[in-house]
Amino acid sequence: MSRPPLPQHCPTQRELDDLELLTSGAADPIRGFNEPGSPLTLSLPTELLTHLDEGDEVELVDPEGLPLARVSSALRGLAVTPLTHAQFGPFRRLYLSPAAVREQYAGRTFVPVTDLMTDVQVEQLRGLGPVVLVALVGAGTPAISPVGLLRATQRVADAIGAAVVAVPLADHASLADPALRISVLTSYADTDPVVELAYGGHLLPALADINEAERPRRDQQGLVLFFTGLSGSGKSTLAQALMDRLLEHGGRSLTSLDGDVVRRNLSAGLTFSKEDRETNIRRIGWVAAEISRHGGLAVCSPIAPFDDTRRQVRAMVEQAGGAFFLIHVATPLEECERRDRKGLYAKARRGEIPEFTGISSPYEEPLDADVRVDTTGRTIEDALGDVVAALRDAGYLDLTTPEPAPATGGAPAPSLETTELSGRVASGLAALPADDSRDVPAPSPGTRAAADGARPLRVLFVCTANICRSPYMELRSRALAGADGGIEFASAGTHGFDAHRVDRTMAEVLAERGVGSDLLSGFASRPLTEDLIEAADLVLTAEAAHRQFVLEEVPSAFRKAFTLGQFAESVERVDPGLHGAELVTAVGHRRAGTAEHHDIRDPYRRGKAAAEVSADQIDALLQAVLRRLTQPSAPSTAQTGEQ
Ligand SMILES: Nc1ncnc2c1ncn2[C@@H]1O[C@H](COP(=O)(O)OS(=O)(=O)O)[C@@H](OP(=O)(O)O)[C@H]1O
Ligand SMILES: Nc1ncnc2c1ncn2[C@@H]1O[C@H](COP(=O)(O)OP(=O)(O)O)[C@@H](O)[C@H]1O
Repeated sequence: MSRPPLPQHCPTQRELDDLELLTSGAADPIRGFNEPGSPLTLSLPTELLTHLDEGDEVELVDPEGLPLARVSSALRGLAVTPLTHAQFGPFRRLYLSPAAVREQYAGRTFVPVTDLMTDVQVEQLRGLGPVVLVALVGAGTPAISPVGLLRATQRVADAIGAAVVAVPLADHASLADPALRISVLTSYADTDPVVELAYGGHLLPALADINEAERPRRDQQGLVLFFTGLSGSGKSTLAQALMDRLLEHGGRSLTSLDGDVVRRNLSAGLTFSKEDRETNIRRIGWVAAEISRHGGLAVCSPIAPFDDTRRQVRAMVEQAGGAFFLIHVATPLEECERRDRKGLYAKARRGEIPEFTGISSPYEEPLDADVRVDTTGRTIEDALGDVVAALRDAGYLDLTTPEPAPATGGAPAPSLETTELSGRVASGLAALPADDSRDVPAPSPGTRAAADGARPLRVLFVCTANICRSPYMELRSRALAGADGGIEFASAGTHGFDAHRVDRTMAEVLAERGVGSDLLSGFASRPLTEDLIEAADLVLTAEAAHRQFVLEEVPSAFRKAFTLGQFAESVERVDPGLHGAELVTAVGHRRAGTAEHHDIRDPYRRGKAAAEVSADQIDALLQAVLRRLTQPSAPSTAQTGEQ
């Protein structure tokens, strides 16, 4: 009698990485998922959990459906029975078990690697004798993509005669992660030494091409422009007008994924039930993400009424390395119904179309839109102007000029620099270190002094216009850290006004929070320049878009530029004994990724309440950051903070 097939489940990438640690023996003594205190966890849909309760097994499969393991309930969590090892994937041959590594490489020194290496680090490696570079490629751990890290690490290994092993140690954002890291490295090294890479140095010129491919400039990154809104709100009209502008402008490969067109092709046969709409949007998202993976530009214009599905699309695109830009065409229902271009609203009102968005099916307004446009009473050109301006301000595309903008103003333009640079770096490791190489912790003359405390640490805050968020950060930090905190604070704007005062509402909030009128009246806004970035030891931005702008201006600033939220989260990851410049360097090498929740939204012209929300968010982050940045002898910000 044949048994019914086991229920299958495809885990997330993080869970698949954990599974590999469990089945290769790298996580020993942890053997299963969900053991008490272990960060190696697996979450299963409720219906499968019931199945496990009944003593049966669940089969874990990879995204292609290959069965990898079975899990069953056990005393300490979920027991894992391995079935097959993943056989394909780039650099698969480097994914070795601790047993295989012991057999091949016993007696060597083991060095974990999570980022592109610097000249200083390669020199260090040369002094270590026979080395195994352990590339930690699990979800969320490497600073670049796993493949990019392995390609770069292999290149260094070939040049210095080292071996490379790929270990899928993921980041679980858990307090148990550091212990797991040590335990996994020990599984591989056994009694051989494990040596951590030194901080600092210049990025190897031989890796500059990988650096550029992994961290593309914003105007070269794949981009998904996603219009959402009610039927008749103007999505297709605006999307079409925008595409015309893009085509006239040239320079990008463009794909349209219009709601109606998709429904006739990719999604033919789907209904307007919640489930089918979600399938429709996920399909659009999947195609758009693939387009963005290859650097293309996709313009999508479905209704996409559900917040959760839109967020899934954003995640898919970002995972593919693209940027996602959400345009909420917020024309109210009354106006859409008044237009009723296709006569659908009338039919829906008569009950002839079931589940019609806005009438008998919900539309969830996005809270994460990058721009919101109500087309009521406006011309198409005028409404499109809002979208074009938002795209320019975010640094993605400048369609306001007939030709791509010059590299120094507004949004950066494609330049010849990339080609020249890859030509130069093709020369291999023999050429390093070139003194014009892209430096890593940006030790321009004068910034190094900060490390020995000879001069104050220079912190530069950045937002868009330098009249609202960044002045708040600068002036509030000055008040919080005090004059003898050993830090100099400044600010500037990616599109900074020249010599404007602090926005009136924000100035009011600052005054209420104890920032004196002398500080307020002495403030003058200014645009961000390369010199300002170079002179800073630490650049903290309000949003990820500002950080990207900074990196486009000065790519070598990538280890000293963070969003404020990202930096606040990252300081928790490094040795609590580090302060000042040392802390900045350490964070540069162990930074958290930028995440949407890190962004401080622009409260400009949104009223006092919005300014206060941003101010509260900034205050909380500044407390966390200044406490760590100031030298221990300096006055504690935590105490001076609440005046
Ligand atoms: N029940 C119901 N609800 C909403 N819309 C309906 C419905 N039935 C048909 N139509 C027509 O289909 C278009 C919306 O399709 P989408 O694929 O964009 O919708 S969704 O994103 O899957 O919700 C939409 O086109 P647009 O007007 O371009 O938005 C309508 O013309
Ligand atoms: N400022 C505006 N922007 C976009 N569409 C507008 C505007 N003013 C009027 N309209 C009209 O509204 C209708 C919008 O339809 P459409 O673009 O197909 O919407 P959707 O794709 O959201 O269903 C069109 O007939 C368009 O001419």
